[in-house]
Amino acid sequence: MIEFVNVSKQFRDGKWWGQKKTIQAVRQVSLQIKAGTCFALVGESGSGKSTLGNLLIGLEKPDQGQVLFQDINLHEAGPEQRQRLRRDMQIVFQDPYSAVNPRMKIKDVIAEPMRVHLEYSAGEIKERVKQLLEEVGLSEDAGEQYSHQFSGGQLQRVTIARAISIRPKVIILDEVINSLDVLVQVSIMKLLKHLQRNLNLTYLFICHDLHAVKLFADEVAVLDKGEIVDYTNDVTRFDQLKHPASRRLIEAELPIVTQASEVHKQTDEEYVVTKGLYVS
Ligand SMILES: Nc1ncnc2c1ncn2[C@@H]1O[C@H](COP(=O)(O)OP(=O)(O)OP(=O)(O)O)[C@@H](O)[C@H]1O
Repeated sequence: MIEFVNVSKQFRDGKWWGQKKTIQAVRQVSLQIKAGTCFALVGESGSGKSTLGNLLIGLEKPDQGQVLFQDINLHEAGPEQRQRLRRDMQIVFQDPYSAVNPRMKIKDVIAEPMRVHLEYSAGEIKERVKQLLEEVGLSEDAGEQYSHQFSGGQLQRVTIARAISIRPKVIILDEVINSLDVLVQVSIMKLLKHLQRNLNLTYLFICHDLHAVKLFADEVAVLDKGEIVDYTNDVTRFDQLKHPASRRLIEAELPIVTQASEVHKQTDEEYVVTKGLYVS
């Protein structure tokens, strides 16, 4: 579904002895993401995770290499293909409050992509918004409210409803659970898992929380200073990740990850998130 082929991206930023400083945000990254799977990108802050997400959604252009979506080079696509790609790929960000216009009612927030991309009548949009609210676990009344009337978790459900409204194939989840408290993290992960199965979605899951990755992803790549330094397609075997950057992430999480793996083996439907907390 998605392929990064030797992708590099630099930024020129700030002043360094009178000259602009060059930051190598992504360095010769190659990876493949299969349809219907969840690929996790983990790494310390500044390792290049969000830049890779932005390259995929088209917010950034690579200096070198290619980003392919269903064999189409995203950065050489014509206007029609680009329009189609904008529909097929959606992104959900960490902070739902800054991702939603506070002056818009929630029903209009959710309807926005449909108005841009689909030729639905007003009646069809109204019906679809109702369905979407239900699909993400919100009541119909929620559509009449504004973002400040929602908790972070509820508003993240709204941004997820907006993302799935035009039936994309891929969703980039950029630290979507990081700003939420533990129980809410669990419920959002369960919702995302449910939607992935029902809608056959492909996820690029950007995260630095390894126990979430363990329970949520099919494959994981570790980024360090813009480079992929480790990879596994068995997220139950983090011991296979040997690079010092991976070890630092694992050592920070170890007691919880061990516990999570024990419960994960019991059934697919059980989720452990943190501090021994266990929700099914
Ligand atoms: N638009 C930009 N202009 C200048 N530098 C940038 C820009 N975007 C990212 N960078 C730099 O590129 C590097 C990688 O940033 P990126 O946001 O991709 O990392 P990250 O792994 O997602 O970090 P975090 O987990 O903190 O979000 C960092 O050094 C960052 O400061």
